[in-house]
Amino acid sequence: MDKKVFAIVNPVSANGATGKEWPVFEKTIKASGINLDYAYTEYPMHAKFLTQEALKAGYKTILSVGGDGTMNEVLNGFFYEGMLINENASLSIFSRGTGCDTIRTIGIDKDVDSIIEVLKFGKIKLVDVGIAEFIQYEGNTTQRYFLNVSDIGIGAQTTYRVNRSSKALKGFLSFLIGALSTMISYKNKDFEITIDDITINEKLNSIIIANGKYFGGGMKIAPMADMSDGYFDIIIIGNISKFDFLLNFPKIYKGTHMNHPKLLHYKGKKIKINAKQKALIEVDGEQPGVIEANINILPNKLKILV
Ligand SMILES: Nc1ncnc2c1ncn2[C@@H]1O[C@H](COP(=O)(O)OP(=O)(O)OP(=O)(O)O)[C@@H](O)[C@H]1O
Repeated sequence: MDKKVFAIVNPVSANGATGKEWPVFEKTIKASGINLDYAYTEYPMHAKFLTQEALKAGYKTILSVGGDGTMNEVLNGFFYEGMLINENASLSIFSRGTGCDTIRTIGIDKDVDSIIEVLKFGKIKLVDVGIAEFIQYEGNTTQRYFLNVSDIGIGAQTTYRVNRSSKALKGFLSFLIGALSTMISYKNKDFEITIDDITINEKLNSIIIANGKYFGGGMKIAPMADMSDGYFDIIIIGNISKFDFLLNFPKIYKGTHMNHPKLLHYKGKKIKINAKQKALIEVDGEQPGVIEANINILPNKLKILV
């Protein structure tokens, strides 16, 4: 096999378990005959730089080893100045985080044998990529690519809380506790949203812009989402009361929430969001800033291994 794989390994993901387990995974992957090189990430956003370097050096398969945050940084490293560095390169995901929401839609397992199978015999699938423009905490406008979900409102507020606490309880419990604690203090906001040519001006809870189906450590927020259909599925949680939210919250895990009268669903390619109050944005499980945001889809942009 002449295909060389470059792994970007985030040793602090999954509360440090990835760093401890990687030497064994490395041996197992190499023993299967895969030609593997790797680098550890040393600081936030390092994975983006390492990916750019690996692609420029000619590697065509990049393996993200970490959580959804690492996957997002690796995805961002596929691009340089708005262009894919190599249109023939593909992303493979060895999900070692706490949330693992992206692979739930793609349908890849988390164990090393499944990853070896994907690296050796996996098929290439073209998927849509989202690009979100928003305001960083430092005050400057920036852009970030995403593969899974971007959301504005209670989900982003929960991520802000969860990413600043230990995720030792693993994804499901960390996000469940985070969401319930956030709900107590969260206030619905006056949003102005434009989805292609539709404009909505209303007090709302949240806007979820989904390419994948899951977020928040296993919540099936957009059961209809398809990563290759060229559209976002946009879920708007309306001006719901805390009691109503709490009552219906368990349904989100099963994906049976969509018939709630305060939920709206749109398909769209171009979304602009602003609010009278401060509102946080989440991108693939990271919480990098606030709105105003402009979010666009790049249809069938990226090759992933499935
Ligand atoms: N060496 C490092 N030291 C500190 N932080 C790092 C390092 N390398 C990467 N990071 C940061 O670690 C954060 C968490 O990574 P990641 O999201 O992959 O893991 P996780 O939080 O365990 O998983 P998930 O998002 O799926 O719950 C990212 O924001 C990333 O920028």
